[in-house]
Amino acid sequence: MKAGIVGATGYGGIELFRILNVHPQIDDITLYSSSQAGEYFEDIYPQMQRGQSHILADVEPDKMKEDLDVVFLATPAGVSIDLTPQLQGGKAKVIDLSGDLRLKDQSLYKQWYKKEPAGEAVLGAAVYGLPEWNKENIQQADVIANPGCFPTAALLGVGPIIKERLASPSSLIIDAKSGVSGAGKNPNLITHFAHAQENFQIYKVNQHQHIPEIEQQLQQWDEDSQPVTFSTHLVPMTKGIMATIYLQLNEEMTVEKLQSLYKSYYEKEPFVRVREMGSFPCTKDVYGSNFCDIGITLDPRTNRVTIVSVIDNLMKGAASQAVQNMNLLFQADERAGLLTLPVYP
Ligand SMILES: NC(=O)C1=CN([C@@H]2O[C@H](COP(=O)(O)OP(=O)(O)OC[C@H]3O[C@@H](n4cnc5c(N)ncnc54)[C@H](OP(=O)(O)O)[C@@H]3O)[C@@H](O)[C@H]2O)C=CC1
Ligand SMILES: CC(=O)N[C@@H](CCC(=O)OP(=O)(O)O)C(=O)O
Repeated sequence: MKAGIVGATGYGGIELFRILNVHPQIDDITLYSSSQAGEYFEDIYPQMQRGQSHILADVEPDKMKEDLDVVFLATPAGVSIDLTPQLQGGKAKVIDLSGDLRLKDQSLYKQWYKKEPAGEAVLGAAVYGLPEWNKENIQQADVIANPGCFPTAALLGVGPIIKERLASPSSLIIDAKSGVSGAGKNPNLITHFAHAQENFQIYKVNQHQHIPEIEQQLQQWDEDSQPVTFSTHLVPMTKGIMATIYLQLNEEMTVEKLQSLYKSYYEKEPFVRVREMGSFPCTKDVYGSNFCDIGITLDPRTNRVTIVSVIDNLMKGAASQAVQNMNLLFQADERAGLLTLPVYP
């Protein structure tokens, strides 16, 4: 299969290249750049040298949609809105890593991303690519809206409880933390080393663009779902997300029952690992892998559940989840190219 990566010089693009390079179904990778076309990718990132070098190509949608089987868009918000419609109608399937195609309600995109939304046709074609919860739709799709990093961790963490209506959605609090690479390759005042190191900061309080994405999925699981409290913090580490989630149970329940609910929901999912009772994952447990690790407990004094969900933001939160979606789109083994264990320590 032939794959193309737009935004290959960015953090998500580099991860895609690293994974696709050793993917058993990928024979050819073309890398695209809007600012460095004509340069060698391996000159910019010598650590990515492996055999044949890659000249960065101009983005030419008419050619790409016929030449390629799959195009990954690892580009900033706003790019895919115009690019995806130009890539539709040919041979290539499109997997968009940005937030452009995730929100079905155009007014929500406008409100939270402060940009003009994608058109109805492309939004109608885009399938939300959270494989553990939407496999059948993904397999039929031509366009995938790859989930955001925080929503991936949060939704995999709360899914079983919300789906089973065991807790009041209005009690849901998601307290999330991310490494700095979540903000992409260009530093700003907050992500600059001098500010971020030895620091810990909350940001986008009640204004994070992933709030409507999380709420959209919760609404699908439970139409009575309410707005959620979702906070994000910047941690002085390179990669990793931890979502610590709190929920009030509707009725009394044992922790053993909760544990077995999670185990049974995810037992057939190759990339969600539910911890044994009393064990909680940390971000290094999934570093460089496509795993989401989940730990769960219940405080009998408050009847409140605590769920800890961790992912690598650039892997299960972006690039490797996009490849998992590609595997499903092409009816390949969902695990193809993704079986590496986490890098530790
Ligand atoms: N970082 C993360 O953990 C996650 C990121 N995402 C989303 O994935 C997308 C990529 O993120 P990330 O890789 O971190 O971002 P980066 O900023 O690291 O890279 C984005 C790349 O997009 C390219 N680009 C910029 N402008 C344009 C344009 N107008 N047209 C085409 N390409 C353009 C640039 O490459 P060039 O100049 O060579 O074209 C750049 O290298 C973003 O939408 C992000 O929000 C989603 C989940 C997690
Ligand atoms: C640390 C950090 O800044 N992380 C980014 C993650 C952005 C992202 O993943 O963007 P989209 O899902 O909207 O494409 C943030 O919180 O905005």
